[in-house]
Amino acid sequence: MTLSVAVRHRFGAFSLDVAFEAPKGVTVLFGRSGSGKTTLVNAVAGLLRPDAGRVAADDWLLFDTAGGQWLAPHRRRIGYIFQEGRLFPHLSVRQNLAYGRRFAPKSAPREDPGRVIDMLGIGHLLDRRPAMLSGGEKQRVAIGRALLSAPRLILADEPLASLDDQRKAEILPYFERLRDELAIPILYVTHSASEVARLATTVVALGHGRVTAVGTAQDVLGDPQQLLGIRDAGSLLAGRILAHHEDGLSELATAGGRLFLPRVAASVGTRVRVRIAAQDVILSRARPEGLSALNILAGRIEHVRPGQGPGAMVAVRLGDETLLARITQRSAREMDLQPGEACHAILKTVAVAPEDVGRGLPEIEAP
Ligand SMILES: Nc1ncnc2c1ncn2[C@@H]1O[C@H](COP(=O)(O)OP(=O)(O)OP(=O)(O)O)[C@@H](O)[C@H]1O
Repeated sequence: MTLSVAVRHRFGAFSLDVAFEAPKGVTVLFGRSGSGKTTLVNAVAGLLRPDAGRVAADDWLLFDTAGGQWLAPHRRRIGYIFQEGRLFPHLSVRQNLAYGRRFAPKSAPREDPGRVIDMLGIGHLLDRRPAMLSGGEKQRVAIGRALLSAPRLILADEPLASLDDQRKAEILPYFERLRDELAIPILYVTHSASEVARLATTVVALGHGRVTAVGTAQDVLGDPQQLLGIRDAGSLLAGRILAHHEDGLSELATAGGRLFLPRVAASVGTRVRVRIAAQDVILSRARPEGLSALNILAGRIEHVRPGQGPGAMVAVRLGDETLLARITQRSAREMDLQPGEACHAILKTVAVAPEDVGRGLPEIEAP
């Protein structure tokens, strides 16, 4: 099922005018503060009546201003996951989960509560009230409540923004599972590049109320124009876990060769995608020797793009993938980097954090 979204709305000097399609999987709405993400989400949810627009999927119409159709918010069959969980404080986890079913029609396909509880690992929390849960546990219950409401769409509005890094790392795998196992679209709002890298099937980048880019996570994270800061620029490499070694390293096969990373929490054979920040990559024309870095990937220069400051972004082709390296324009000149020429990309193992390694997208083949 693909959701078609078209919304126009004006608040004084700010105007929102966007249109895009959200297929099955996670469509990340990515943009800086004030770009219009919440306004858009509120229109889809029915909390805001936009000046004009239409949101629909197949035979399911949420609203169509031209046709005068407007479905009340509680009849939209949307599962919400908000920043702060928003569980009912006076209800137990079990009752919060059951609440989700209340507005679903009897005929709606029902997720098995036992399966959802198992998947989210919340079976031992069922009799607790929300006040007795950690932030990460609350978010897992909120995901469960959304799933059990038999939704046709999931709206996640910065669901990790109030969690610390450890809790974020705890929740991200659950969103990966939703992405890969649900047949419905998920609209996921964030301004975090690492959540884009981990979760996005598609990214809709927003700026000043307009769509500035639509593409894969790789496309958007590789385009400094779309990012909140140049430090977010990077690339995603598909890999497969070959071995876990006794010294705490995991070994992966990638298009550019073997990659050693700090222990990846997934079994041998698992397909993963690894985010590599462009600023962590060093380039060398010759294959370096006697270097502490374990990862030396062989490739060819695709292009060199000077930035606005002293930096340049170099794209290195590794098999059918592209790795970005951010170096200075001075180095690019001195190395005389030209498209088509062989070069080596060097990456410190410890530069890749656990949250940079996620489950591979089902449709992308790992080497
Ligand atoms: N009810 C309102 N009345 C007037 N202006 C509003 C209203 N709601 C939002 N705006 C304005 O619309 C613009 C977009 O706001 P919106 O909250 O959609 O952005 P956002 O991308 O979600 O930002 P953030 O990441 O900070 O939540 C902003 O300039 C904001 O000031």
